[in-house]
Parts: sequence; structure tokens; C-alpha cells
Amino acid sequence: MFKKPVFSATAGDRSPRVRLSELSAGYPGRPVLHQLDADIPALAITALVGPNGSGKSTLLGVVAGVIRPTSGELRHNGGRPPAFVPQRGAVGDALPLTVRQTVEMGRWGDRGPWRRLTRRDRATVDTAMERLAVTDLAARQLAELSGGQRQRVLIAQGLAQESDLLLLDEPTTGLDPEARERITSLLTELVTDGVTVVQATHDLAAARSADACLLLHDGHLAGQGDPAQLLTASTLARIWQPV
Ligand SMILES: Nc1ncnc2c1ncn2[C@@H]1O[C@H](COP(=O)(O)OP(=O)(O)OP(=O)(O)O)[C@@H](O)[C@H]1O
Repeated sequence: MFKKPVFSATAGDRSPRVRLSELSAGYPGRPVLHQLDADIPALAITALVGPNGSGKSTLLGVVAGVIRPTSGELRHNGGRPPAFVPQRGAVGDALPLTVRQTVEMGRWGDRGPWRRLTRRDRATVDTAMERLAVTDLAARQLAELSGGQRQRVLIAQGLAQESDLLLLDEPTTGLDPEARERITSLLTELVTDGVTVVQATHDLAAARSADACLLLHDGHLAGQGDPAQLLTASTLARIWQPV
């Protein structure tokens, strides 16, 4: 069990896009995150790493604004509302939506659900679908896609929101190696385009290729900084040791 967080240098001296100060959060009757002090650097990929139940999805929900902190502070430094791509399993199978309609929902934040999309909105949707290679699936029902295809559609919906902060919950889970590689390259491209990316992941290769890492253990911050320095064999063994 970590009493003190392990800190290591982050890649460069990036200013934080998001700062958490003594932040605690959870669900009714279930505190999950405890007094987190952490920075999410701007224009970088940050990996959220930790065992099942350590609080990664909860932290994404807090940063996305869908879970309110119970105490402490969450500060966003400028920018648009975050785009949140939940875990694939969190999206209902029974929704009667086509792939294109699902990605178009990414424009609702700007346009509202009842207004017609503008030409520019449609171009944004087209580009997001092309980047995730789901254009050929446009007319298919979301529910009839494979898990990996559905994952790509949900990421395309996130891109269509054109936020400068993209929050992804296990975006490469269930993808084959080629699709995983495509997502990893895409995330790097997005940073070049001016997007700050945060991904919760169990994929240690993806975490190690990120610019920064927040390591969670039982709702506590066990470390933050450069993944190569943080995700050492001994740290991982301590964090993942059976209780
Ligand atoms: N809606 C909810 N209501 C109550 N408790 C919840 C809810 N969602 C998650 N929890 C609990 O909060 C804790 C943290 O869960 P969370 O999903 O944030 O962890 P995680 O690190 O993302 O896990 P995983 O790697 O399995 O996705 C767990 O104990 C979980 O049971």
C-alpha cells in the first residue's frame, strides 16, 4: 500500500489543462477518490492507470463534469466542454441508431438535438468517421456492430465534439493490434492538432507511450509523472499485489 505518492518529472514543463486539488468524489454512500492532488498537462496524452476498481472511470467522470466532487477543487484552464467517450459496455445495445446518427450526436452540444446540422457540422462528422475508418459502416445499426467497430464509432463521436479535451475510458480494450495501433497514432495526431487527451487504460504499452501518467490505487493517487519512470516492474508489482 502506498502511503506517499511517487512523483517523477513530467515530459517537459507543460501547464496543466486540468488541476485537481484535494479532490474527493464517489457515489451516494460510496466514497471512491480520496484527496487527489494532480495535474493533467495541456497538449499531451495522460494515461490513467490502476487496478480494477481503483477509480479511473470515476476520475474521468469527475473531469468530464458528470460526477461532482464531494470536496476539493477541480479547475479547468480554459477550453471547451470536455468530450467524454465512455467504456463501450456503458453504451446501451438496444439504441436504435445508425453509426452516422451516433457520430452526429457529437454535434448536439453545439447544435442541440432538434436543429438541423449545418454543412460544417456534416463535414466535421465526415472527418471524424474517416479518421476512425467507420465511413463504410455509416448506415449500419450500432447494435449490430462488433465490439471493436462500436468502440471506433464512439471515439468518432468524441472527435465530432471538437473539444480541446478528449476523455477516453479504455479506448483500446477489445481492439485487435492493428486497430489499437491506429487509435494510438490518432491520439498522438490529436495532440499535434491542439487536443489534450486523457485515457484510462489497462494497456501498459499504451500507458508507457503516453506523455504523462496518473497511477491510482484504491482511490488514492499512487504516483504521477513520466510513465517510463513511474511504471516500473516493482511499482506495478506493489500496486497489483493481491490483497
Ligand atoms: N455507479 C456507481 N455506483 C456506485 N459505485 C460505483 C459506481 N460506479 C463505480 N462504482 C464503484 O467505484 C469504485 C471505482 O470504480 P471505477 O469504475 O471508477 O474503477 P476503475 O478503476 O475504472 O475500474 P475498471 O478498471 O474495472 O474499469 C468501485 O468500487 C466501483 O464498484
